[in-house]
Amino acid sequence: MAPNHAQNALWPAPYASGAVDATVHVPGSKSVTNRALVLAALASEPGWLRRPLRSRDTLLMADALRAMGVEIEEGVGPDGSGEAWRVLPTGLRGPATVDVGNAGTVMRFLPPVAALADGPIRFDGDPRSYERPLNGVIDALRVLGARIDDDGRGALPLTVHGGGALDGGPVEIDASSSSQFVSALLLSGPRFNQGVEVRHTGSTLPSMPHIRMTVDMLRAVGAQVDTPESGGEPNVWRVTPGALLGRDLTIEPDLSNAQPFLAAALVTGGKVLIPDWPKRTTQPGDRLREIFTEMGGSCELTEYGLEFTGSGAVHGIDVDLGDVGELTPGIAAVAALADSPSTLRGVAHLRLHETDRLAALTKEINELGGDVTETADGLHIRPRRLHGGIFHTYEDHRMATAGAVIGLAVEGVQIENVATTAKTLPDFPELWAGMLGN
Ligand SMILES: O=C(O)C1=C[C@@H](OP(=O)(O)O)[C@@H](O)[C@H](O)C1
Ligand SMILES: C=C(OP(=O)(O)O)C(=O)O
Repeated sequence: MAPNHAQNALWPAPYASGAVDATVHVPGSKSVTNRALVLAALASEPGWLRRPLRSRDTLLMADALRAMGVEIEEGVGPDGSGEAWRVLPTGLRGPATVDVGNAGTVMRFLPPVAALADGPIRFDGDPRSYERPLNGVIDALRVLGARIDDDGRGALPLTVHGGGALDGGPVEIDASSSSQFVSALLLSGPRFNQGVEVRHTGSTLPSMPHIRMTVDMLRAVGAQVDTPESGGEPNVWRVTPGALLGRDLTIEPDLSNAQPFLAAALVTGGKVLIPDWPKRTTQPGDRLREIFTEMGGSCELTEYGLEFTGSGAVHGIDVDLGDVGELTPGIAAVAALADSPSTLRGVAHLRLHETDRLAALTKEINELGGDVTETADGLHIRPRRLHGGIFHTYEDHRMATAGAVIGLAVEGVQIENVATTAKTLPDFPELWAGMLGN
């Protein structure tokens, strides 16, 4: 695909001349919004999502569900306050075409939903979506009774020939390349005739907090889920068949998208307040309180939200990020500005994210004068004095925000295609300028 103008555009990353001191209202969580949309679409009664994230990934999810017959009305909430989506589930039907863009949640969570629809549902997406792993979902759905036409690679593009219902039952998958395989099968599991029992057989399983998010949200709409943590077998999740309730759910701020703003406080020795930081959450971004504290900051969770303060010093870290892989680009950016080396481990699967994130971070930080090497499952980062230059982003929202963090401390960094942040955070440049008081 020939790059368009926006993809070539360069955004001069603002340099911070002093410590930041700001309150940043971070929009809703991508992962919670897209799970809430799927569960509301599968429910037996209408539901509400308040403060949903409106970004490329969540609008693609909403449009895909609409294409399958679900009504999603955008407007104000049930009590007249705040932005909300009302979801009216209907009989799912094809023929329909779903554009997954490059959204892992859309390409993995929706084929099981399509298997429940009456009629064929065609899935297509960005060129990168053809390369991202999907075989775990496709193979499992076939075992559970679905008919799927693909080109034999176990990847997009494909057509799910929905039969209006799916047998379900036990299935083994290797989800070492993406936790979203497990989440996808569990989310639709209550609607399969026999429910579903997912047994993960691979050696590692990334992003466990995201699987917990799936389980918690299923239970919140009335599903019965047995997990390894609730006394079940290791690596086995079981969902009982049953109707799902329509809920009135307020979406938490996206804590992974809070990362660049917290990082700004850390690298400038400043202070950032993120209102509405949840007291209890399954979002992986909550680990930032611990990780960025170890890297030199301090934080306090109050009734107003999370107040994060940088000390002026930034330290390296040796950390396994397997559970919280989506935080890696932002941590790598901070590590490149630290006073000691870092080792980031447990994230080999990032090579198949929006882009090969390990290669992209290595190349882009090194082109600004850094010293990063890839390991089998992560990165070694030895901080060096960096200089300005172009930071390429490979249509990866988290590469763009990582480059912006480096730009706060290094003059003359230009971010290619900052508009790619629209995948999960469309207003990033405005929020960043607002944080800096511009
Ligand atoms: O289920 C989810 O909402 C997600 C799970 C994770 O995927 P992987 O397990 O594929 O890394 C994460 O990286 C992604 O950003 C969102
Ligand atoms: C890996 C990510 O996204 P996706 O949901 O497309 O997998 C991410 O947001 O960092």
